[in-house]
Amino acid sequence: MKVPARDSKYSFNLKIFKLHNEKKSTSTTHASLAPTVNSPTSPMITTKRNSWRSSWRAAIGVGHKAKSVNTTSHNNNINNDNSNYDDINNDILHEKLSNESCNQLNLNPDRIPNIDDLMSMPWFGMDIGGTLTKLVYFEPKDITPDEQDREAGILRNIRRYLTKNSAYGKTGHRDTHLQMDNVVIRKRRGSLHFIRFQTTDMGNFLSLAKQKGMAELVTTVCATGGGAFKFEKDFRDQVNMKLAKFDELDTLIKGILFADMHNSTECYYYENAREILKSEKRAFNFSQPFPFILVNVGSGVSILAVYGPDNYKRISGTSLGGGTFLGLCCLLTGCTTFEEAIQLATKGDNRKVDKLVRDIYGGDYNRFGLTGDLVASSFGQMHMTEKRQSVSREDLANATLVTITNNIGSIARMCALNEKIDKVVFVGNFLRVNPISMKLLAYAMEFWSNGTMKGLFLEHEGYFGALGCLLQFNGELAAALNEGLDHSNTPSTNPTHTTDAGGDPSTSSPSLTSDASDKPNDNTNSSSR
Ligand SMILES: Nc1ncnc2c1ncn2[C@@H]1O[C@H](COP(=O)(O)OP(=O)(O)O)[C@@H](O)[C@H]1O
Ligand SMILES: CC(C)(COP(=O)(O)O)[C@@H](O)C(=O)NCCC(=O)O
Repeated sequence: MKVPARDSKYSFNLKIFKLHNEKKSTSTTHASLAPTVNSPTSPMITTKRNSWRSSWRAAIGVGHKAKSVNTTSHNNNINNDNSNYDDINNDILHEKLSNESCNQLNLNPDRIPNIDDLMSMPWFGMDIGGTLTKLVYFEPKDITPDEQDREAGILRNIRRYLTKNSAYGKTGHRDTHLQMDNVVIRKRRGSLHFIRFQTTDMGNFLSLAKQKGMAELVTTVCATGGGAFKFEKDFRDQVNMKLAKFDELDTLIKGILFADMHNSTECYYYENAREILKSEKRAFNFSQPFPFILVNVGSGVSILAVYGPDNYKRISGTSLGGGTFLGLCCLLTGCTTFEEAIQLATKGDNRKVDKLVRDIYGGDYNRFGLTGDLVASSFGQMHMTEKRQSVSREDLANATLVTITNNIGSIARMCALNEKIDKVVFVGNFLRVNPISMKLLAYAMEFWSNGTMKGLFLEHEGYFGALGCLLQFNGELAAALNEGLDHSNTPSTNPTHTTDAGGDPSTSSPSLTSDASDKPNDNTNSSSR
């Protein structure tokens, strides 16, 4: 994988970090997590702890993770481990495809799909989000001459169109630096391409798909995200495609686990997070991931507690997310793109916009460990005419970014505290080209927990839902085969199965954040597996 030195491209304005100094908080209001794995609140680490990886990997028919820095084909070392998968023949697959999965595929259960229907190329996973649509495309690299002869012209054209270009239409981009080579999925070796476009461009995407003859090739596309529901009719009417819909949080987790298995540097943290000037990106060994808090910062924010590959709950969320940052920034600065908003923010200073503790106290508020540099009130100076007149667009963008980021960090930390989990993984495209937020989040996790919590980040930021979706047919198979999966890490007080309490209006809070964490819902999630 070609990972860019994003910090150098978007040079990081350190001024904003003056709002917190290096001093350790003595605040009694910020309780810390029990730090050690031996703590009674921490799940036991057993020798079996990692057995989910081999079971899951084998069941979805993927190769071992290449423990190399780069996943490009020349130096990748993916082991084509098809041991279990080799034993799985079409008959078993048919047997495992229950009526339930047919419902998900929107297929008539009487007509069990043929294995060729499910696995025929091209393989796509699509996540149609509130702002961006993410498309992950598997390009087979092991095409035999015979297969090449038989490869339909349309399929070849699509492959070439997607892999030879890096820009499509008005808003389409292929993130070439994220490309994963030499990946084995369903016994096929190839590359994963990561493409995104604005969801508002869906009409153009459908026209293009029609123009490229997609409708003649792909009858069913695996899709997730709200748009899989919203645009289902458009896909059917305009390009004669069915959407096999999958839940976005299920696929998100599947995508994360898959990406981490295939890329040893997928997960990273910031070393010296508390000393922002020195904080540096470092690879984090995420091979024992569970449990972890997952914060998906897309248009809005979903927060999950993840206990196993098939065991999570949605514990909270907030509507103040990436969409809020972009929307407010456009309103306040007149910028028109996310990239522009981030560039403005990089040059601005939130302290000219926010009211700090020292603006109120004249210094620190020592009794509760609130240093003078801390933001007391976001945008708190903007009611004063002269202050409003002296701030720049850059300052406003920076203050907007800091406000949204700190709020997310604060909610995430409370969730981690509540669940007694010390790893907090942040994903979603809000973090794209956005080291300011990542460093702020890393700082916030570490500082406010007195070092007991860690903020973690993943290279493929916003693509995990689409990636998990691409794998999902196999995912169903994996779930069916993994009934005896080791869940020994799961604390007994937590639900054994997936739930999305936040999606249930009856459990949603009418306030800004909906927090259902105190009402664990132990509904068995059988709908998608
Ligand atoms: N090119 C972009 N265009 C618009 N928003 C972007 C872009 N890059 C990053 N973002 C940020 O990512 C957010 C969307 O994140 P994403 O994870 O794709 O969520 P969703 O699934 O809701 O679209 C936007 O609200 C914005 O903050
Ligand atoms: C509704 C969503 C799951 C949609 O996902 P998104 O497209 O934002 O990634 C998400 O925006 C969300 O969880 N919003 C916060 C809702 C709340 O808990 O207040």
